[in-house]
Parts: sequence; structure tokens; C-alpha cells
Amino acid sequence: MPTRDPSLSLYTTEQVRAIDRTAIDRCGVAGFELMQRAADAAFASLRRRWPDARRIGVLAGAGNNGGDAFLLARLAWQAGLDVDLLALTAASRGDAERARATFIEAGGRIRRAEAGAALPASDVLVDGLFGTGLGRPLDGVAADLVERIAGVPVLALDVPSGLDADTGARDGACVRADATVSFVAWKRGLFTADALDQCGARELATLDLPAAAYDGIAVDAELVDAQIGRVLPPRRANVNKSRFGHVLALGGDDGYGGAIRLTGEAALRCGAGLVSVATRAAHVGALNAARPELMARGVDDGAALAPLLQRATVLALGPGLGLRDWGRSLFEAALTSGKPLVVDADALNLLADVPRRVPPGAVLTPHPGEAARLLGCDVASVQRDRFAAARELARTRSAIVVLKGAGSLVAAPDGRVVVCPWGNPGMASAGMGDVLTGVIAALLAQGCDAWDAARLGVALHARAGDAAAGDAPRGLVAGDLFGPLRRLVNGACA
Ligand SMILES: NC(=O)C1=CN([C@@H]2O[C@H](COP(=O)(O)OP(=O)(O)OC[C@H]3O[C@@H](n4cnc5c(N)ncnc54)[C@H](OP(=O)(O)O)[C@@H]3O)[C@@H](O)[C@H]2O)[C@@H](O)CC1
Ligand SMILES: Nc1ncnc2c1ncn2[C@@H]1O[C@H](COP(=O)(O)OP(=O)(O)O)[C@@H](O)[C@H]1O
Ligand SMILES: [K+]
Repeated sequence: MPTRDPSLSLYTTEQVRAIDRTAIDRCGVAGFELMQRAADAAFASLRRRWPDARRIGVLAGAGNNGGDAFLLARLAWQAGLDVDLLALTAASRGDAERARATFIEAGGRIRRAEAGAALPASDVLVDGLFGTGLGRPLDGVAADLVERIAGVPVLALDVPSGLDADTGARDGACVRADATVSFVAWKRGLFTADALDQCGARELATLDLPAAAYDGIAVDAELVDAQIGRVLPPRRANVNKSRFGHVLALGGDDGYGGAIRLTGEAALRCGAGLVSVATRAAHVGALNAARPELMARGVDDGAALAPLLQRATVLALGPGLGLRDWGRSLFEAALTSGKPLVVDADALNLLADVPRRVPPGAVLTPHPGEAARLLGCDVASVQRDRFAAARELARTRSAIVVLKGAGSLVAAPDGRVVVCPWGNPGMASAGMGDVLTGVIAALLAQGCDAWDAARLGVALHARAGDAAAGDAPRGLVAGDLFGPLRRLVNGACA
């Protein structure tokens, strides 16, 4: 992994622990000093976000996350704020016990969290129950406390308690934070799956660790870099359309003509020079009427595709393709052509069915359901560890894989992963994936390699979704993305 930009670098919890250990053992930063810096950063964030808060509630667990909480409580107490601290255990260990003692020495009082204990009456609640040490789902008093939190803003220390910081999955009770201040380095699980509901605003506090603390630890993943100008520079003036590729979109069985039209239009809106659509003959009239720039052709089977395949430089295969003989014959012809392609929707379902290899440079864009079919497992298993699922698919299929959904991941066969932090629940609507397929195909057609096309395509698509949704995600439709996509692909987000 090339970059060490802390704002883009994502690590596993094991890696973050290794960074902590190096800072302490080899760089001479004491563990308690790190804890103090974590508390300083979190308290500064609390003051910035809730300047009028007078009553600070604090939940402290048994481990070092609780240690951070004790030190934050001391800062709040010393700043003259009311502090109501509930501790899960009567004692802590090591630095955390020292942190507990300093809070008590400063005059702070601790309530022991027993079954049914009243949550602190507070203007802001600080969650210091569990961080990267979470080892199992919350139960007992901790689960009960977390489930009763309501009506108060929550600041989570490092990770919302109950969230798996490696996978972003929750299993049972989990704090729903308004903001999460994460320490030392980003944990990769803060950016995908349930994390998007649990973290609130994310903030990184690197605690001024020396650069040497990160030496020898390759990042596990990165946040996607949406600087399109680096990959797709502004167009020169003296050019013509043949320079920007010819996308052939294949799909749209009976009843699904709209899907392949969305793919074709997205490819046009993202700069493909020419876009043809191979679909059922019945759809051609409507397609031509609605979007005359698309070259729509009715095809009866894969054999009829030959001349279209010959002219195409990139294929977008699958939206509305169906699983019947017609779709299967287009699928076979497209894969046999060896052209670079994006494989989506029913083409992925066919791929799960038939032992077929995709050509090198292919991009697969499964949602979790399609990924589960390709992997031969259930959707819950995919969602429990999206990083593992995306990597496994990329490796076994020798393809670039986009695992879609909240916090989409892009994985390469060599293990590289980028995570897209954009997108919104308005995008959970029919046709959004068809648009993504066209976006990635257009980028391939304009000369991006499969990795760049996939990561940039996912970023453009999600940012276009955010721009189109504004603060009204409900009711967003896939076609709403075309305007923002056009602006973004011209560098509006660079
Ligand atoms: N110097 C450093 O390293 C720095 C670390 N920092 C901070 O430390 C945090 C990591 O601390 P940590 O490793 O002590 O783990 P933490 O999340 O506090 O929990 C562990 C405790 O919880 C328990 N436990 C686990 N799951 C449970 C469950 N479901 N239900 C009940 N109990 C459960 C577990 O018990 P066990 O299972 O081991 O018996 C253990 O007692 C990190 O997130 C950051 O905030 C910062 O200060 C910066 C410097
Ligand atoms: N909750 C969400 N947050 C962010 N992005 C989402 C969310 N739901 C869906 N999306 C995005 O919208 C697209 C939906 O694709 P897909 O499920 O294939 O839809 P369709 O098959 O209807 O076209 C994907 O790019 C996905 O990442
Ligand atoms: K926490």
C-alpha cells in the first residue's frame, strides 16, 4: 500500500494495537500519556461540538477505553462542569486504574453501574464502555445501559461500544453516537456496514505519535481518493469521440428495458464517446425516443451480437439481463469476446451458476446478495465481514470487485481494498446499481484501468447520490444522479 496519509489510511484493530505498542515500547511514549492525549482530544471535540453542555454523563468500562473516559471525566470536572460517571466495574487494570484514581483524587465521584442503574442525567453522554478490546456481543448491565440511551447526544470514544471496529458489524446492543473520536489511526470498521448508523460524525485524533510508530505496518485498506483530475485529466481541445471509447451495454430482458437504459445513459453522462445498447427488440423504440444519443439495437440472441461486440471497446453486462435463454446467450457471447467489461446484476447470478472465468481486467459489482451467491454463502455472512468477502471474491475470480452497499468496498486480487465513505440510504432504490455499471464502463472506455475505473466510479456515483439527495434521501431516483455525475466527472470534486 503506497500511502501513509493518516486521513486516508485504515487499519485493523490488531494493527492499531501494534502501533500503540511500538509508540510505547520503542518510541518512548508512555501508555498513560497516550491515554491523556486521547482524553484531551475527545474533550476538545466535546467542547467544540456542544459548547453549552454543563452536565457531562460518562460511561466507563473496565479496559483502556474506560481509562480514556476517566481522564475525560477529570478534565470536565476540572473545567467546572457537572460530571456523573457510571463505571461498569469496581476496579480497572494498569493505566486505566491509574486514570480512575486520578479522577477520584481530583474530587470526582463514581457510581457503580448495576442492573437498572439510572443513566446520568446529562447534556452530553460520553461512551467509554468498550473500544478496540470488544471481544463479544454486549450483554448484562452493559447491554441494558446501551439500550436505554435515548434523547441525549452521545460522543463515542474511539469506537461506539458494541461495534466491531474491524468489520463495522454490530451484533446486538450498540451505542448510536452523534460523533466518534477515534484515536491513533482509523479503524477500518468505522466506514462500512452498521458503522454508518452508529458512528455519527467521525473525527481522527492521531495523538501526535511519532512517524516511527507506524513503520513496518502496511495499511490494511484506504479511504477512496475522489480526486478525479489525477486519473482523468481535463480533455484536450483537438479530440473526437473515438478517443473516448465505445461502450456496449447488454441487458434489458422483457420488462427490464429501463435498467439497461440507465446503464447506457450513465455511460454517456460520464463521458464515453459512443454508447450502444443491445437489448430486446421491443425496447428499442422507447429507448430511441427517450435518449436518441444511445444506439439501441434489438438482438435475438448472442450470435446476433457479433458485429456490435466487434465495434465495442468496453462491455457493461447484466442490468435487466434476466436468467432465461436470451440472457444466457448474451452472457456467453459477451464473456467469450474477451473485451474488458463490467459484470453486474443477473450476469453475476449467471456467473455464480456456470463455471466461467471473466477476462483479466473485469470489474464485478455485486450487492451483498449477489456476492453471497458468488461465494456460496448467505448474505449475513457477507455483511459480517465485508472486507473478507470482497477480498475473497477478488482473489478467487481474479477480478476487481465492488461490494456495494452502505460503505462500498473495492477490492483487487492482490488484497488492496479501498472504502467509499460517501453515499446515503436514498440510494437504496431500484436502478442505482445500473447507473454505477454505466459509470465504471465509461471510465474504462476513457482509458482508466480496472482498478481506477472501479474506485473512481464508486466515488463519483456515491458523491453524485449525496449531491442529488441533499437532505431529502427518501424518493431519490437513479436518474437524479445524471446531472451531478456530469459535474463530478468534470472535476467538480477534485
Ligand atoms: N495505550 C493504548 O493502547 C491506548 C489505548 N487507548 C484506548 O484503549 C482502548 C482499548 O483498550 P483495551 O484493549 O483495554 O480494550 P477495551 O475496549 O477498553 O475493553 C476491554 C475490556 O472489556 C472487556 N470486554 C470486552 N468485550 C466485552 C463485552 N462484550 N462485555 C463485557 N466485557 C467485555 C475485556 O474483558 P476480557 O474479555 O478481556 O475479560 C476488557 O476488560 C482503545 O479503544 C482506546 O480507547 C487509547 O487510550 C490510546 C492509547
Ligand atoms: N444505504 C446505502 N448507503 C449508501 N449507498 C447505498 C445504500 N444503498 C444502496 N446504495 C448504493 O446504491 C447502489 C445500489 O445498487 P443495487 O443494489 O445493485 O441496485 P439496483 O440493482 O436496483 O440497481 C449501489 O452502488 C450501492 O452501493
Ligand atoms: K467506546
